[in-house]
Order: sequence, then C-alpha cells, then structure tokens
Amino acid sequence: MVAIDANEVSKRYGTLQAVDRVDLTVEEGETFGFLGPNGAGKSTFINMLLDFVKPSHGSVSLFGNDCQGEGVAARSRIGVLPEGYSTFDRLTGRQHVEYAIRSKAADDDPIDVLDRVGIREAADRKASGYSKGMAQRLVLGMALVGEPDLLLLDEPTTGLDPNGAAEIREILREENERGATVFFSSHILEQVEAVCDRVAILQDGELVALDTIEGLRETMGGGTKLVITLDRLEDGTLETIWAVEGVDTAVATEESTVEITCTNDAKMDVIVALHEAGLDVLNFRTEEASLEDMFVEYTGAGR
Ligand SMILES: Nc1ncnc2c1ncn2[C@@H]1O[C@H](COP(=O)(O)OP(=O)(O)OP(=O)(O)O)[C@@H](O)[C@H]1O
Repeated sequence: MVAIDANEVSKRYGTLQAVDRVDLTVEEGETFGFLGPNGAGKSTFINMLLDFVKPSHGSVSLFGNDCQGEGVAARSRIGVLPEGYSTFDRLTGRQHVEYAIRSKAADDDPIDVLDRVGIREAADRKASGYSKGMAQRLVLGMALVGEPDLLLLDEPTTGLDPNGAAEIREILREENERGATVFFSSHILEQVEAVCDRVAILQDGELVALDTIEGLRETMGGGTKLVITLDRLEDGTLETIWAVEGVDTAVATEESTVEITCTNDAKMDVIVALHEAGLDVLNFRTEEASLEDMFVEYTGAGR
C-alpha cells in the first residue's frame, strides 16, 4: 500500500511558489529522506500532509485518505514531529507523554517512552526547563507513542549533538524494522544517507531528484568522484575542468586540490586537459560519491 501520495501538489504564497507540482509516492515500509537546502519547501510539503497548510493545487493523501478532505482519518495512523512545535511549559515530560498516550488511546508506559528517547532522568521536570535537544527528544517520544504506521518528522535531529543524532537515527531504524514507514526531512545529508532507502531532493519547491542513493550514484555517471592534487591552482583551472565533456561539478577543496564529479570516461580527459594547461597532477584518486556530492550536483551549488 502507498503510505504517502502527492499528486502534482503545489503551494503558492502570494507570488512565491513554495512547492511546485510535486509528484511523489512513498510505499509502506520505506525509510524516505526528504532533502533540500533552506527554503526549498520541505516544511511546506510536510505541513500540507498534516493539513496545517492547504495546497493551492493538486492533492496529498496518507494511506489513501485525502489529507484535506479526510484529514482525521489520514492522520490517525501517524506519529508527527512538526517544524516549530512547542511544548507546554507547565507540564513535565511525563505529562506530555501521558497526554500523547491518552489522545492516541494507546497503552505505552510513559517512562519507557522517555527512556527510549534518552530523557528518562528528566521525566518529572517541567518542559520549560528542557534544553532544545531535550524538547526535541520529548516531541519525538510523543510521536512514537502507539506504534504509528507512519512517522512524519520535520528535521528530527535539529538541536542534537552528534551522539544524540546517532541515537535518533537508531530509533528510526528500529521503528522501520518494526514495520513503520519513516519519512523525514533534513538538510544534513549524512543523516539521510545513513538510514534511507530512497531520497527526494527538493529545490525552489521543485523535485529535482527522486531515487535510491544507489540510483542517484548511477545517474551521476558511475557515481565516482575524482580528487586531484595539482602543483598549483591558477585562475581558470576550474574552468578548464568544467569545459571537459562529462564533468558535472568541480570544486577546489583546499590549496591545489580539486574534487570533481564526472562520468567514468571523463576522468582521463580531465587529467589530460590539466596537463595541456601546463599543470602538474601530483596525485589523483577516485572515491565513491557521497550524498553530499550528489546534492551539490543536483542543486547546482558546485558551479
Ligand atoms: N506562511 C508563509 N507565508 C509566506 N511564505 C512562506 C510561508 N511559509 C513558508 N514560506 C516560504 O516558502 C518557502 C519554503 O519554505 P519552507 O519552510 O517550506 O522551506 P524548508 O525547505 O522547510 O526550509 P528550512 O530547511 O529552512 O526549514 C520559503 O521561501 C519560505 O519563506
């Protein structure tokens, strides 16, 4: 069954096209990463799924229920971490989770939930005294209540230190193993690469890529990255590389080192072109492209 179905969905704010005809399906059981730079439209898309925002055009549904027309049914099976959530300052962590348990008619043990998200010690403290990371963990805990079929999480690791982010990724993995579909947005690429089956990349409201990480690598001409160290970098060196057919991006990473994403065939041509330009290639190696490289390629940030 399809968990999330977006059908040519758009959202316009005045003259700004925040989401532009996005067509997307997420199958039940997938872990799906929703990527894009700041302002790309990720939260707007998620807010349409939650019916916080109405589409200007097109439709979105969850498990076959239209998010606007059949919003209550659509949301009954999901756990949510929305953007800009707020906690109730006067309630403790435990009371927040108890509230989630009551409203979902679930039977979780609140302390087990808090333990899972790493804030058991703070169970009886008021949320007003929680740090941003603790509040984030609390809201994630509330989303986990009742074993939802779909977790819809807007930037779930914001405000967490690297260990905290790794713990959350582990929870997402466990939830997916339990059978939940996991859909989360992020602009932290490693987070997505580590756990997702498929990713979508959104830019200026438009879907610019939708594939498995492997698939994205293949689209990128074998998905390798060439790292070249030269004797020197001159004005015009990057332009020399860009001019080679099959080169997607070339970025100077440090003094005299350039990282290039290109087709396999282009690798030798790049080295030849640099040699012809009078530069000495001191060293070169190839690496598998990371999601970060692909993100740069798809969003055009490398040129
Ligand atoms: N209520 C609103 N009224 C007007 N413009 C809005 C509104 N909400 C969002 N926007 C604009 O829509 C665009 C998309 O914003 P959105 O928050 O969806 O992006 P995002 O990808 O979630 O970004 P970030 O990673 O920074 O959270 C932005 O240009 C934003 O300024």
